[in-house]
Amino acid sequence: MALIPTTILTGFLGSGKTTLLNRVLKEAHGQRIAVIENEFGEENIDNEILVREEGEQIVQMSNGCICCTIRDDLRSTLVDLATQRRNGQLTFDRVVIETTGVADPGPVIQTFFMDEEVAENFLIDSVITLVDAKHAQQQLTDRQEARRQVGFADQLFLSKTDLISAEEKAALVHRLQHINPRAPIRSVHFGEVPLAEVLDLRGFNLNAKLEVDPQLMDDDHDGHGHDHHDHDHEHGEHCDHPHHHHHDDDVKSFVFRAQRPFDPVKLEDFLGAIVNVYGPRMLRYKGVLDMAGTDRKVIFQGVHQLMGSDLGPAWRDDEVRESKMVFIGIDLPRDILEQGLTQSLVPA
Ligand SMILES: Nc1nc2c(ncn2[C@@H]2O[C@H](COP(=O)(O)OP(=O)(O)OP(=O)(O)O)[C@@H](O)[C@H]2O)c(=O)[nH]1
Repeated sequence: MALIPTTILTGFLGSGKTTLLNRVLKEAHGQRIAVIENEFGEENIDNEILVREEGEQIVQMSNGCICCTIRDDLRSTLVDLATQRRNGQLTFDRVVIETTGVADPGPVIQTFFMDEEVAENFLIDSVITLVDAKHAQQQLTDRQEARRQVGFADQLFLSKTDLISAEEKAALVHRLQHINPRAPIRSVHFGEVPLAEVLDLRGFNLNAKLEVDPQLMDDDHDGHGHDHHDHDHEHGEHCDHPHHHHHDDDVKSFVFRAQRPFDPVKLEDFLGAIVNVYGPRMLRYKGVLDMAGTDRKVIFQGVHQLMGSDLGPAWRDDEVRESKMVFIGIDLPRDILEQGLTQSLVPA
């Protein structure tokens, strides 16, 4: 059987991966796509945000941090998919993997080469990296994962260029080209991109990945004590070994739940104040909320100071109206957030 083409969709927290994927799923008529979703944190909100067309797509979840448990989780998810496809239990033509925003793509790529069963069934079509034009300069400076995501890309998509000036865009493109001279760069407004530029790119180039990380295919080595060759990449840092988990130290997530509806005015006041103070440390927050005054779910999300909400589907009669929010950030004041959110609920 022909190998199953697989697209790896990566990019830092809030860079527009789900937006792009939604667009692709809506547009990909006639193509059956199996989606593997991986989110950082305990709660999967993207599952609610992602469109699903009955019978056409399959969404596979694998919890936890893709970067730490990836080789095993991803391996078993892929092997499972291939087996079910072979048995005729599932039909799909391709796979898209959406990694968490803090994932290092290295171990994801490794899985396709180091594991025999995976290698016999799948091939990487391309690694697509979304870059949040508004926040990328800071992210690239602060976060090694962000630099590696750019370094490993076969194709770079810039989201949110509507929020920056032409000069800022030129400076960002220049920096991205310095980190990754190979990958074409294209602006993508809210995920709007022709399907042909997302799927079937056949753009994966292992040699290019090995230049970013010469140890990528070394199975046994633990990332410590080896020589680092500096290829004159930006700060030489994205040569770090993939098993280095920077985010483990400082990026944390927590979930807030409530079974009383939010008062929209109180919530907006509170969140407005909180992002003013803690915005720089709030890497990503999102949630599905029960809001007083509407029977529809409110999908709320933000990155640093930028926040927004949309009306989602109506709450079903048979489901519990529970709000859940995930906050991902550095040293977030959990007590203050929990207290403020609780005070933003309608009185009991
Ligand atoms: N202004 C603007 N906002 C965008 C654009 N693309 C995406 N967004 C918004 O950016 C936010 C994050 O987008 P997502 O697609 O959820 O990002 P993500 O990479 O899936 O986020 P995580 O999975 O949480 O890391 C959402 O509020 C989007 O509506 C764009 O081109 N311009």
